[in-house]
Amino acid sequence: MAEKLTIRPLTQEAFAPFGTVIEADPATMRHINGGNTERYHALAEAEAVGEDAKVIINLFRGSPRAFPYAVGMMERHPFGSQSFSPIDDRPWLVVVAADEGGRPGRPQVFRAGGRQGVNYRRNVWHHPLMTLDAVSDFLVVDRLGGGVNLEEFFFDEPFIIEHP
Ligand SMILES: NC(=O)N[C@@H](O)C(=O)O
Ligand code: NI
Repeated sequence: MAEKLTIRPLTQEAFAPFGTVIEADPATMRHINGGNTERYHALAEAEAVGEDAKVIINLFRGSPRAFPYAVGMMERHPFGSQSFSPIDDRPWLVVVAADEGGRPGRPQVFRAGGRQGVNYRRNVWHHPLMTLDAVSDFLVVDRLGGGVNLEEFFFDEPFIIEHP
């Protein structure tokens, strides 16, 4: 019987083992441009290692996932971090897992608000983008370079997210 996954709110503390939440944290804010602009400073660090590594900026246009959803696989990027920041101000799901001897453990599901992004640290297991309700755009910062920067793992038995 496929195990059901529960959904928790996305918080900096809960997500800390996997990376950082990208959001307007008042503790990071400084006024710039003569006070016209609030800079939320250094919310996350992009990592890019290995041959010819560089950090790139992308746009991902994700189609909404259908539920119940079977989490059958996870992936990770050994040579770089990967961040997702929603552009359309819609909630979305973040699915991550701890590494257990080179394979992902039980997935953990977080519900992100429309103004919350995440930065997956290099080599952190995560599920590919999971948008909700409508086609949604995300600004994605990740790594381009040599080598294979994608490792996938497929579960023998999927985990189920019943509804978002
Ligand atoms: N493959 C790709 O660029 N996207 C995935 O890495 C993802 O996390 O969505
Ligand atoms: Ni990825």
